[in-house]
Amino acid sequence: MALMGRVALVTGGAQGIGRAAVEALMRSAAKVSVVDVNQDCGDACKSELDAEFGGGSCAFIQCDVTDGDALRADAFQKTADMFGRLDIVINNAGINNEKNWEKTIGVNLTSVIKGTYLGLEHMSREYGKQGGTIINVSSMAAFMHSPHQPVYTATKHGVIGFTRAMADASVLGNYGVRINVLCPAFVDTPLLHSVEEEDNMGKFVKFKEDFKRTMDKFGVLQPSLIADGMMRLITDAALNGAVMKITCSKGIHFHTYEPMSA
Ligand SMILES: NC(=O)C1=CN([C@@H]2O[C@H](COP(=O)(O)OP(=O)(O)OC[C@H]3O[C@@H](n4cnc5c(N)ncnc54)[C@H](O)[C@@H]3O)[C@@H](O)[C@H]2O)C=CC1
Ligand SMILES: CCCCC/C=C\C=C\C(=O)C/C=C\C/C=C\CCCC(=O)O
Repeated sequence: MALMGRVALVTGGAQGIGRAAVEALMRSAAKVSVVDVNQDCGDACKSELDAEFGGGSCAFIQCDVTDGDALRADAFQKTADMFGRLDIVINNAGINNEKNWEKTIGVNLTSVIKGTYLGLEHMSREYGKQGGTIINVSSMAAFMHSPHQPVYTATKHGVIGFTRAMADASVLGNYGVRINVLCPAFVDTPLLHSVEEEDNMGKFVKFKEDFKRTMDKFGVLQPSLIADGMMRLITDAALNGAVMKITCSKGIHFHTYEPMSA
């Protein structure tokens, strides 16, 4: 489905899964704002995308998603001003840091909540806007409770709970915004190499051989498949509150929940 004239904002879009999503969106003719804390990586990403797709279809905005004021003014407002609207938000930026675990909560959970609320300010009918769609990136870690990454796991559980609650709020409030969550298994990106580093893993670094065995057991996905899943969440108008899982064994599929009984 062509997204001609649509505008997307992708946090953590300069590399890895976010970068693959940016490319998929641009191939579908969307205009994309790449929001990332890494200036060098963002500059390189913008040059490469301009060379491939021509100038004017993407912008790089250097922004730390944990800085709420910058996220509002430099990322969301500038994107809307530059491209005239906002239709798609992908809250993807994430880190793996068990040593500085409070930062992990800040990036992986608090900033996803802020990004969702800002997305609603720019897209929800509540604010007189035209509607849109939000994808929040969680992880299969939310289903594994892996001993190597307790705080990372907690943030990814939180992203699922928040997203499902907000998806229901969107229906109740007639926001016109679909809100879904994506849970990839291991993906071949720089983040995956962080498990080798004591600076990232803290005391859990001693489990790194066990982690590698887990990776060998479940396999490693390519970012392009995760971008395919995102495009499905963006284009399938029936999906709201969906929890999409992507694994080597089952590919793209959905988590199902038992209905609540009284
Ligand atoms: N790689 C994997 O195996 C999996 C990753 N995920 C999730 O996917 C998302 C993307 O991860 P990857 O692409 O693998 O990571 P990555 O490390 O390759 O890319 C993350 C991007 O986010 C940016 N970023 C980090 N902190 C930021 C901040 N404070 N403000 C703005 N940008 C920031 C980085 O500069 C980088 O460009 C994360 O939420 C991660 O938890 C989920 C499941 C598996
Ligand atoms: C286990 C330590 C990981 C350290 C952090 C690095 C990367 C994070 C990756 C993820 O978010 C994914 C984590 C776990 C889920 C992986 C695979 C589950 C596959 C289940 C299945 O195939 O059925």
